[in-house]
Amino acid sequence: MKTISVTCAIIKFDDKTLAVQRSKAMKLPLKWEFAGGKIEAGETETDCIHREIFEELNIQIELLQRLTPVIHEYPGFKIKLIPFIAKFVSGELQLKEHTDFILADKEELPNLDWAEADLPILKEYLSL
Ligand SMILES: Nc1nc2c([nH]c(=O)n2[C@@H]2O[C@H](COP(=O)(O)OP(=O)(O)OP(=O)(O)O)[C@@H](O)[C@H]2O)c(=O)[nH]1
Repeated sequence: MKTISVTCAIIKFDDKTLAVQRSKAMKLPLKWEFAGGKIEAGETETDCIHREIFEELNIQIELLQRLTPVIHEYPGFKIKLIPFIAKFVSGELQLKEHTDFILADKEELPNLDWAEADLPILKEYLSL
């Protein structure tokens, strides 16, 4: 099965962390995730995450740290999910694709119903 490369950003707003909820119409409906998306042909990981965050959330971020990529197989597709920790820089947060968002304390994050591929990423983030 082909592996799709996807970047995502754990975006910090001061001491809060942004998580977003997929809409009913998306794959993995209503699951929580870190915003991001597929790397396009010719694009670097970092170009991709900046582009996706602007497209999905209308904000600019600064990347702080790359975490460990996760390879995960869902029924019918396989992804390599490449996470970055980032901080909010500018813009007004708008949800262009997702149905909801939360600015959560780190300890609250495990209570959300996460996309499965995000669980190891969440674990690494919480251990930092
Ligand atoms: N952006 C993002 N995608 C994730 C995360 N975790 C995770 O499993 N994914 C999966 O990785 C894929 C990313 O694709 P995407 O968000 O760009 O595209 P999509 O599937 O919604 O759109 P599509 O209908 O064009 O395929 C999705 O299948 C999504 O389910 C995450 O934290 N962030």
